[in-house]
Amino acid sequence: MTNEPIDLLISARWIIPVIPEDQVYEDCSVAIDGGNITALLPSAEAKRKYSPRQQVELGNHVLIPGLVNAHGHAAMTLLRGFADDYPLKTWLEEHIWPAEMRWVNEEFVQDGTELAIAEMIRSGTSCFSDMYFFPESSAKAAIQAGMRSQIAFPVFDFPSPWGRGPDEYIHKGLQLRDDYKGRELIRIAFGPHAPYTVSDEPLRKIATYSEELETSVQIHLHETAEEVATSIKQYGVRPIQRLKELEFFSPLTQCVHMTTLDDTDIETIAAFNAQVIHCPQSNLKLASGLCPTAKLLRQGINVALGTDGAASNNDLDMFGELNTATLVAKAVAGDPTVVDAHQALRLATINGARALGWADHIGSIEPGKAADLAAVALGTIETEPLYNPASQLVYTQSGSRVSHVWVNGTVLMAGRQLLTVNEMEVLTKAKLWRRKLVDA
Ligand SMILES: CSC[C@H]1O[C@@H](n2cnc3c(O)ncnc32)[C@H](O)[C@@H]1O
Ligand SMILES: [Zn+2]
Repeated sequence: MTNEPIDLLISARWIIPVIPEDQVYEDCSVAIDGGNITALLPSAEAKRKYSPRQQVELGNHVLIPGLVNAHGHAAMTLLRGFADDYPLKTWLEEHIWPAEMRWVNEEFVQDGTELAIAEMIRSGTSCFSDMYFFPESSAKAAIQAGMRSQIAFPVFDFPSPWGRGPDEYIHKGLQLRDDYKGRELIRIAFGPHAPYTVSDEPLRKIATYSEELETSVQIHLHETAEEVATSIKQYGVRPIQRLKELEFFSPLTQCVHMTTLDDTDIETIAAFNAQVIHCPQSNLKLASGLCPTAKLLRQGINVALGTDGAASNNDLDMFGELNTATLVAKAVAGDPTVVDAHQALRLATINGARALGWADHIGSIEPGKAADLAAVALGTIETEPLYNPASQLVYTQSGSRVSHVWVNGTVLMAGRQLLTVNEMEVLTKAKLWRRKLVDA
């Protein structure tokens, strides 16, 4: 009997497939061919059945789907620690926007996004969503590094280094969408910044384009109580109600933050099957507000996770984010049973994939899906004794123990060595940007 040839066989002490839910498989292997998962089976059987061109043995590791960072501003790594400890409005208007107006250009975005990608891979992320100026530079950096990405191009009422106003932002963004059409690892989405920076007409236009082109829309929404109060003053209604009246919501709408929600807000999001992307660390650091994760999940709403930018987090470690998400969810619900370890992993994997419209391809370890995977070392001082690998992943610090990451079956990091990003070059450029900003 001849063994079946495949590209890659990964064997691990534990595998958490995410779907089916709440499962931990022991001594199993994932067979990968042509970038896709073809089987998940006991290692002993896999070794009899396959003749892999490459084999990876992960003793004492847990293999999981690669994490999905569903919201961020990658190039803001270059502003990490630049303006800490302010509330959102002061942070944006007095610190971040003036710095962006002065410094952001193609090179800034390329260098900052490369730094972000290196950090995300090192902490187990295989897919990220970005919303930033010069999205063509973020797209280029993501493709070069072999990362899967959704690139949401920005839309504002006001000018920025990337555009003069809504029409130009949309025009340039749609051109970018054409440029990347049919590419497997990248999707272009609309990124209207927020209800308080984009007026009715462009929001309506974006909703129409989204429906016609079947293209996702990501927007910051209900980030603070102040945003809600200002909307009531200016428009007579809460931001979610305003967007509903503009026929903005659909399953393609990705609502980022979602604090300060009343029951009507939640009913609206549930009725339109819109996506929620929760960024707990950014919300805590800016004291923006709290997202009622458990309540939203109970209403059948898909909740995914994002780090937000490194200037308001200040890291891009999705393990840190899912840890914070479970703790905050318990505190907000006043109930320690909500958002358990497996649910927290779902928020950062399959729910992220659903939010980005990518659930047919990624978010779980299932035959037919792309081989987007991450391996985390266990058996360390911090993770023994081990009763439950899911618990160790979620409730201890796992980001720095990620050993391998694959996207579409291609290895991006092995034994913590980055293989598609030049670590030294990225560090040198980050230091040069700091010098420039400090010397100005
Ligand atoms: C559309 S380009 C992105 C734009 O958003 C700014 N930004 C970063 N973090 C936040 C946040 O938490 N709320 C609102 N806006 C944010 C970023 O600095 C860019 O200007
Ligand atoms: Zn954001």
